[in-house]
Amino acid sequence: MRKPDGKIVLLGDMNVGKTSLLQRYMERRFPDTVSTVGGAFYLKQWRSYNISIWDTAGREQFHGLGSMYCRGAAAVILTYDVNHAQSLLELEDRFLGLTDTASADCLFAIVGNKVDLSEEGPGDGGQDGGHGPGPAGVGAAPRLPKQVQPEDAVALYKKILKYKMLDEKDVPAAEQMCFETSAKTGHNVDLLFETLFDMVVPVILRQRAQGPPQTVDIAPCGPPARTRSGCCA
Ligand SMILES: Nc1nc2c(ncn2[C@@H]2O[C@H](COP(=O)(O)OP(=O)(O)OP(=O)(O)O)[C@@H](O)[C@H]2O)c(=O)[nH]1
Ligand SMILES: [Mg+2]
Repeated sequence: MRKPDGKIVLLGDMNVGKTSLLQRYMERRFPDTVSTVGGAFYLKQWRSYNISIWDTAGREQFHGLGSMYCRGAAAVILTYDVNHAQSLLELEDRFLGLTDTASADCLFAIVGNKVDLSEEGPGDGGQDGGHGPGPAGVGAAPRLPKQVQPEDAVALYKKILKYKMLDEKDVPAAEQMCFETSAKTGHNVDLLFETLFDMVVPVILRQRAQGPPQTVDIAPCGPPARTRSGCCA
């Protein structure tokens, strides 16, 4: 297997829909999920580049792993649930610090998922020819008042720039990097991932020019001292 050229990591609280977004994009479906344990990745070929996309666990007990997954990341997708205000606050309080290990020019996308559930959001089978199970209202879950507005995500994006000491003029505009999605209907899911793929290509090229990649090499490095397996113990 060819080594990935770049890495994108999904972070966010449990239940916001990280696994569902990734499965919607990679497998074109919305299957039942179980809460993620540890992390897992998909490989996506984009043009001539191999990009790994890492799904992480939102559960508190796996929190310590987050910064390891972010090491050398070219982009991080900070995911929240538009119907659950706390999930946006958690991004700043609990997840942003995990990105300290990411690439110096790491891109940040902020993604409000589950818009299909909110009163103002697109329904099943929404605007983009989504892949939902049927028309809105037929067997659909009751709509909820939306708790997080796009401006709140833009405000978080600006806080991230401050935290990273980045100048707004050197990075993509907030409006370009904040998305509202539905893993259920497919709303904006392709747009999210493909916008990011296009943006990480220059990051990958810069990383290459700067020398050896900082990504974690999971192959055993050096002779194991008295251990019999390739495990990282
Ligand atoms: N209606 C609706 N439900 C969604 C959407 N995305 C995910 N869900 C549901 O939300 C629940 C959690 O989704 P997951 O994708 O497992 O969430 P997660 O962020 O990966 O959670 P952890 O792995 O625990 O961190 C599941 O029941 C999904 O079916 C969405 O866009 N709309
Ligand atoms: Mg998951």
